[in-house]
Amino acid sequence: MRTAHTVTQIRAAEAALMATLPEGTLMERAATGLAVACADYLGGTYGAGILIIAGSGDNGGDALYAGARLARRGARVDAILLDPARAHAGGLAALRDAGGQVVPEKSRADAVARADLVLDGIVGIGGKPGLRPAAAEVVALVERHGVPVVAVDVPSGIDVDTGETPEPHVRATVTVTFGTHKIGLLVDPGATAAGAVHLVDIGLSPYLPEPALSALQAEDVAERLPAPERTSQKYSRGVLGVMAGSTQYTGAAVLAVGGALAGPAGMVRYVGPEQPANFVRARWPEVVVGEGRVQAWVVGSGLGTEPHRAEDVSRVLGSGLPVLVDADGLRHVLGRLEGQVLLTPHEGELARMLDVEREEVATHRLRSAREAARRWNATVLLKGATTLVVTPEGEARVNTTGTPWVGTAGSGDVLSGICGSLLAAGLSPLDAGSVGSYLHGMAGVLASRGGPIAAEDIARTVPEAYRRIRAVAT
Ligand SMILES: NC(=O)C1=CN([C@@H]2O[C@H](COP(=O)(O)OP(=O)(O)OC[C@H]3O[C@@H](n4cnc5c(N)ncnc54)[C@H](OP(=O)(O)O)[C@@H]3O)[C@@H](O)[C@H]2O)[C@@H](O)CC1
Ligand SMILES: [K+]
Repeated sequence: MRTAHTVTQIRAAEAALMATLPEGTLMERAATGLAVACADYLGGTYGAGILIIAGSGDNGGDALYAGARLARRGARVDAILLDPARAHAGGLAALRDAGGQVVPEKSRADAVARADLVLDGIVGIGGKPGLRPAAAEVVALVERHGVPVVAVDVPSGIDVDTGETPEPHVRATVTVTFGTHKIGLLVDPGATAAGAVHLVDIGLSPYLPEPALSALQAEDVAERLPAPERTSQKYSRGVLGVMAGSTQYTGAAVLAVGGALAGPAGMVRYVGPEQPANFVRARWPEVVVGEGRVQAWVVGSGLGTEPHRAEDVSRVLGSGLPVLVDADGLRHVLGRLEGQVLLTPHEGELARMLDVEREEVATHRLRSAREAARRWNATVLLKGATTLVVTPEGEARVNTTGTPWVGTAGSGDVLSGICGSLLAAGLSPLDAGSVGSYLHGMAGVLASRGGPIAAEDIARTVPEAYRRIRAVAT
């Protein structure tokens, strides 16, 4: 499990760990890990031009100490000190001893122009979101020259605890983070600003509490993936009812069922109007059309907005069975819900539910998902490049698999089918949502291999993703 903690949690763990160690040990560990990551990125240090942007806190200290190590290994290291009088004294002395240079204010543009790599040591977990003018000016220069940035601990300027990114902020190629992940490195838009995240172990783990956010890894997914036993049959593996599609939107029915068939449940029943039912039958002869016993429901994709569909949604929600509500079905989710319910909106749908602008949800993804989970008393899966799954009790997971090619028409319908199948097989809404999005993203990557895909390709590739993940466990 990849885990992330809040700044308050990290500060407490850091204090407990520091009390057991000689002063400076943690910064030394951080700086060593950072220097190694920079050398790896550059493919060697000899002759490389490294520019440090150092703020006045310990984040700048990490960057300066790492710079000293890189200078000793043959790099040409320059440092821009944003607040020279308050620069980290020990780090600065170490850098100077190793041959590093402080860049005079008038030469900053030249220093940026000749850098191969920038180390963003402006602020870390002690920073307020956004950047002060002096920092913003240097960051703008770096962007203008297109120099790759390694962010120290976090890309400066992001809101570390939420992943929100009030402008300006640093956009990193790699973020080298210490001790544990920060929430803002895993949740968008912060996750995008962080680039590839590399975690350096500084010995913090034994002092960390339950994480505020986690991300399943292949072995965690493998543990949760249902698989039939020798005596299993289709009913005991779980039957999923899919109520999706309408005369107008027939494709949603076919795709949601396609996703459902790719999951672990033993059988899929389709319930819907004649026209989509005929398409489903023709495309998926293994599906039983019509009502019958099921262990979970998927309702919503392509239902349309006709008033009688509201009754369908309430009937399913009143069944006492686990229910996934998607797309048009979300319009009919009104009061507080009971039982195991997974709501799967994209940003626009969640904005409509919360009666706010889409932009508001896009910039405050975690907060919006948490708010909806509390308000509807249901687990909420907010789709996006970093899909979030949040329970009403506040447990939160983020999905890290996928490719931008997965953002294609019908992709969400397929996801609803996969997650529904996992619900029918007995997973909780939290596990069904997070395992389902992991499978969906991984299937997208395997199907795409860097090229465009259609939603059907994702469904078709889920069994391959399933096999690969199960292979991790054996
Ligand atoms: N935790 C750990 O286990 C370990 C932590 N370590 C490292 O320590 C880092 C935390 O260091 P930290 O506490 O000194 O704070 P830090 O992030 O440098 O920022 C504070 C400074 O920034 C300034 N400032 C604030 N906002 C700003 C803005 N928007 N734009 C510009 N400036 C802004 C603020 O100025 P002030 O408000 O005081 O004027 C103050 O000077 C952590 O991220 C990690 O790198 C590792 O060494 C070892 C293990
Ligand atoms: K930073």
